[in-house]
Amino acid sequence: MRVLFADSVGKSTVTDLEARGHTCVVEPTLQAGDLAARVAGFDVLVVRSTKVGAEVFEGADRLALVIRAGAGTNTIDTATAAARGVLVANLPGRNAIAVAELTLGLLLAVDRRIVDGTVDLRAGRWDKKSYSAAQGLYGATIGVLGLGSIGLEVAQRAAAFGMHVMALSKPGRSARTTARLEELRVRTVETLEDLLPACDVVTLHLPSSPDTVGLVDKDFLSLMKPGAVLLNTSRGELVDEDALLEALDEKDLRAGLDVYADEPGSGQAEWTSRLAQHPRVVGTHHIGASTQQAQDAIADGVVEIVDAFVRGEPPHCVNLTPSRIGSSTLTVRHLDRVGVLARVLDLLSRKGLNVEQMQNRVFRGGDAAVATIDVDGVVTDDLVAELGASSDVLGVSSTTIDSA
Ligand SMILES: NC(=O)c1ccc[n+]([C@@H]2O[C@H](COP(=O)([O-])OP(=O)(O)OC[C@H]3O[C@@H](n4cnc5c(N)ncnc54)[C@H](O)[C@@H]3O)[C@@H](O)[C@H]2O)c1
Ligand SMILES: O=C(O)[C@H](O)COP(=O)(O)O
Repeated sequence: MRVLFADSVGKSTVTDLEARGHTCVVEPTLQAGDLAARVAGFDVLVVRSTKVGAEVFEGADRLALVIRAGAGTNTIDTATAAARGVLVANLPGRNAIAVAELTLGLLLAVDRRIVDGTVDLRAGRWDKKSYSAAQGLYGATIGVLGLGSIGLEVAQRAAAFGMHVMALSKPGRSARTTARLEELRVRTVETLEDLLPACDVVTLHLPSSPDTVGLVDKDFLSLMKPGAVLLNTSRGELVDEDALLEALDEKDLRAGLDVYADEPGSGQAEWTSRLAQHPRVVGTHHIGASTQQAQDAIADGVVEIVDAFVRGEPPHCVNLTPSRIGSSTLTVRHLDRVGVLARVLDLLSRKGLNVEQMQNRVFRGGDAAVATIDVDGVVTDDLVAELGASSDVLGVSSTTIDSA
């Protein structure tokens, strides 16, 4: 396969892919605007934060997979990719520890004014007096919004500092996450109105989505305690930056930011931002994921996705429908013989059930197989019995798909 890298990823990725016979073209200086003209002839495109707009998919002749060598896929037009049948996969969790480390670093830097102090020292000024006014983190309360890979790592590190961790309750959390929250003594509350006034620090670990863009607005900030700290290492567009500028001045809020709404899309650029220049802000250059450890993990992940894609099972695809769709999943265990599935599908068709998606896996030894078939329509006990009556069918079960 031909793989185009439009951002720099660990060298081992290219070495490993070339060792498998793939052709890699590495052009980390490609700009978003050049991608559409460059992507022809490539099967796979690998990007970090370079934007992949609709025009890229419209110009592509054989592009089948875009790999986001990181977590957030908001920079990729996943809907157009889906309409064109191009898979978009990311690498969730691989850079979570790196981002959590930076988040705590920003918090310490804000609390102790480490950056201002360093600037003064470099300028030959000793000022123990001015820099001795930190509050300290022990016993303070931190509200973590978004308890995914990064949020949980942040909660763990904050708890290790002796902070009380709060979060919003959310239905459908996995048993594993729930157990982890109990272990870390995370106190959950129902609403932002309950959470924000109780927190000395609020940290954002949500993806950019229609639900989260502009979440931190005037109302949100007005609920925060005067003098509290806002940390954002997720995405700039979650914050209404004008409202934050006002709150920094009027409520003495402080902020630690790694991301900005209008940050440059390239690695180096002339860029000024009132927010990044504000004296109550400690800022970094969207470097949350940029540790060697995280990038090594991402490099391995890119190779794993290409390997899985070659096998026909790419993981972490963000623009496929959820794993189960329709009203019911039928599981049909059957002998691996010609015509068995055709008879099953024929019966479903005669009963007016639309097959949404299906998969057939063969058991070791090759004698039997199991088909999982998501259907839309009413699966009756009679249908299950009729499917199971065939001598080639070993067993049939049906489960309702929960669409909540
Ligand atoms: N600064 C950086 O370099 C950097 C690096 C990695 C990720 N990020 C950003 O951080 C985000 C989070 O990364 P992650 O790896 O933790 O992702 P994740 O998918 O593991 O976690 C996101 C969490 O947010 C929750 N969530 C989503 N929408 C929500 C909503 N409307 N209300 C409440 N909860 C909601 C999800 O259920 C999930 O638990 C990414 O989407 C990306 O934008 C930034
Ligand atoms: O979503 C991510 O993984 C981060 O924002 C990292 O972006 P980067 O790969 O451009 O550093």
